[in-house]
Amino acid sequence: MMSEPKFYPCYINGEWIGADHSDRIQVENPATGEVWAAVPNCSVEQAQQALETSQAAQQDWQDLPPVERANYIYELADRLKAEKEHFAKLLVMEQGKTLDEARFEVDDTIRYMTYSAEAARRIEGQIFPSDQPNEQLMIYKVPYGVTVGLCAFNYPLALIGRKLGPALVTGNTMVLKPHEATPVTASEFCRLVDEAGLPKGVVNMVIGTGAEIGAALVASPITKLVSVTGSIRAGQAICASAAENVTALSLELGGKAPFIVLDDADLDKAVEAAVVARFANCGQVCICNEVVLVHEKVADEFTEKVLARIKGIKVGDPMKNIGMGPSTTAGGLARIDDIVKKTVAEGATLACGGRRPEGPEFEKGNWYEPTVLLNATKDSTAVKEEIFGPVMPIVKISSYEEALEIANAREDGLSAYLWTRDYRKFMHAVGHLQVGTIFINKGIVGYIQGYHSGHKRSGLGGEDGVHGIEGYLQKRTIYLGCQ
Ligand SMILES: NC(=O)C1=CN([C@@H]2O[C@H](COP(=O)(O)OP(=O)(O)OC[C@H]3O[C@@H](n4cnc5c(N)ncnc54)[C@H](O)[C@@H]3O)[C@@H](O)[C@H]2O)C=CC1
Ligand SMILES: O=C(O)[C@@H](O)[C@@H]1OC[C@H](O)[C@H]1O
Repeated sequence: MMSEPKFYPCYINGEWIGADHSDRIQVENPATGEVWAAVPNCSVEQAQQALETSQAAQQDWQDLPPVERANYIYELADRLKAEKEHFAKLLVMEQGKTLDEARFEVDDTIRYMTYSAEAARRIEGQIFPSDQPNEQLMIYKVPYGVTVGLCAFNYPLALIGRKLGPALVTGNTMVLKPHEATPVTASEFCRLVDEAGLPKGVVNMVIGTGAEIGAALVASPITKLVSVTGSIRAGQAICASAAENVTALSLELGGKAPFIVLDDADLDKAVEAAVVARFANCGQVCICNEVVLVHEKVADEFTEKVLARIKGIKVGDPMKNIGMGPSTTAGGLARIDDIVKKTVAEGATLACGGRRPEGPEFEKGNWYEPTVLLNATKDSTAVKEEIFGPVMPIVKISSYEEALEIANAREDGLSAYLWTRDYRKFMHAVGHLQVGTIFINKGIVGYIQGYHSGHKRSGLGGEDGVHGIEGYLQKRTIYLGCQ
């Protein structure tokens, strides 16, 4: 017998909202298809209320010394640490990543919060000499005010930490909107906000679709900065809507990272990195290896090794940490399957996967086998479109220059991988590969002190590190005369 889905509320002005809502969003477990949780489908009025509350709380929050704001953030991080296992399990249930991946996500969230809190004593302005005697010219850094954080489904908790930590330490308040498919950890995170005693209204959280609630948050004149992690399509709609009030934007959008392997690469290391960077989180990381561009001289050996390595990837219950979990949404899975079918129809060969795994445990839920497509070309659907799933198209190239041309022909430019021992080629890439992040002879792991940003259609602004913190501050110039 199925149990009643557990209800998780929204959070506005320190109050729990939505228990009386008949309009609810059902949350499915991607591994089983079971509806296990429900959340309120907020109204536009509630989104507006969250913004007004955020606005009312903002100046007092800004007026606190940054170290006092940081203390709240440390407290939140400590509480998250104490409940790491609880949050990790919720992530598995709502998003489908394995328990170990979920534990890593909780740690990542703690890192984002702690790093932000540490920045409290480094919010620095500048003093310049004046052109007149007895005057000062000072540039202060001030918060934007009310900010909105719109999160993607692939890292429901880490993306909250990545946005909220920097927003709060710099004196902004924030209205969060998780993805409607993965809203549970956001609700539980707000429980921590409540227990940590943050002033009412500093953090608010509403749930609803992007088209309705996300759009209302973006369009409001109260909102002074929107930070969104999501698709290019959503980013474009948000840009258009933000134009009316000239709202500041930080857009972390989709990409299609090429994984370039040249003929002098350390093949074993490149294979391992290529596989991890494709199948981690079931292929749902924005900086995932979306297409392998491998030199024809080493392509067969590389492919053989990749296929052998993939045979070792087990698919199964993410809570049991068996191996790869399911895709988060049924819609995402249908899209992945469609891309594979189109690519095969265009002439590529399926070397493995391309279907739902067999067995009773895979009959429900969003399962897909690890898939490799050979003989793909630069014009294949799987090479052109972002897959965001466990599918690796492999394209043979004849030179570094050809790989560069394929990569740079794209309209997006989030990240890329380059495997070569030739320093002239990787130094060339630094100046010519049109993406925000290049991993050279390295796998998918980035660090918080770096900067995560997309070039071209992959985004505006960015997150992490000193530049990420800076993104939540605007400048105010003061001319101090002594008349
Ligand atoms: N560059 C980066 O840091 C990352 C980018 N992504 C990208 O995100 C995509 C997958 O994530 P999804 O959750 O499916 O993205 P999505 O674009 O569907 O949604 C992202 C968030 O924006 C909201 N939203 C959507 N349309 C909106 C609109 N018109 N106005 C206001 N809000 C709106 C959604 O409700 C959600 O909260 C992929 O393309 C992936 O590459 C994912 C993770 C990181
Ligand atoms: O943006 C991504 O998908 C990654 O940068 C991912 O997002 C939050 C996690 O901490 C990162 O690994």
